[in-house]
Amino acid sequence: MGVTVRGLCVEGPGGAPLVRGVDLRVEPTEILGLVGPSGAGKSLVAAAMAGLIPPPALARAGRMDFDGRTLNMTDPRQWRGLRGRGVFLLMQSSAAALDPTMTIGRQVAEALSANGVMAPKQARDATGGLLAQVGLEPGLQRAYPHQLSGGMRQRVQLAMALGLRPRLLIADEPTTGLDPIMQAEILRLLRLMNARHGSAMMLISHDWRVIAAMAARVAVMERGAIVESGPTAQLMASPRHPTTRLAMAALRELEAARA
Ligand SMILES: Nc1ncnc2c1ncn2[C@@H]1O[C@H](COP(=O)(O)OP(=O)(O)OP(=O)(O)O)[C@@H](O)[C@H]1O
Repeated sequence: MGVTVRGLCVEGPGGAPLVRGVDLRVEPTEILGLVGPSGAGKSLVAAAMAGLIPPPALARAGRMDFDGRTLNMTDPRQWRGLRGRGVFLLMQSSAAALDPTMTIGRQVAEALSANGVMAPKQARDATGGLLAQVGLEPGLQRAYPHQLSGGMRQRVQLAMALGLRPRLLIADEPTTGLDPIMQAEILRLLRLMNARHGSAMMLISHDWRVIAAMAARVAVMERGAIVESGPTAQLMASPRHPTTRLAMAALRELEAARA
């Protein structure tokens, strides 16, 4: 199965081109890395693949083959019923992903029951276990999102994803702004979801070290387009595009400074 995106174009206000004809494929059980400088359009590609582009930007063209269907990316209504168990977007801003008016426990339980994974009572009973799997105390079920740190909110989103077992998980900068221990923990959970649940995954990061550790294949974006893609090790060893070359030089400098 997996997912194929063809000809995705996203525009901003006044028709400004933000994503220009992106094609990509994520194989059923792989982790594809999507990397590139800030503002390249990575988050917009992620959002478009979940039918969740935030206005005023909107998709002008694009098709996505997923789950035996071809979705027209200009029509977000086509994602109805697919979000959650089909496509799960682990958002960069974990604050925006959670409802501020609902307790954590209720949100996780409702995500499971609304998606038909479990009956409401069963979902309530399962919530503590899912939170424990992501290292959160069961008592946090009664907390509201604003009472949690950014890392904890990321883990709440992951607990939902663990329960839903989406066929495609898109993780948009899941470790940005987290301390190194939390970063490693989140990456471990993502690997587990990919390996144990067989979720195809697209992992967005501007950190090549994260991409190298997680993704066998990578696509590099710049100014709204994919400029280079291929096996991560190969691409890092012999980058062709100037952007990738610059990124590799910066990475080597960083590593030399550390040594
Ligand atoms: N909802 C939106 N409406 C209008 N313009 C947007 C919207 N979201 C992003 N943009 C613009 O589109 C461009 C690409 O943004 P995007 O957030 O996709 O980049 P990115 O590669 O994910 O960057 P970062 O690594 O900083 O998150 C930027 O110039 C941004 O200002």
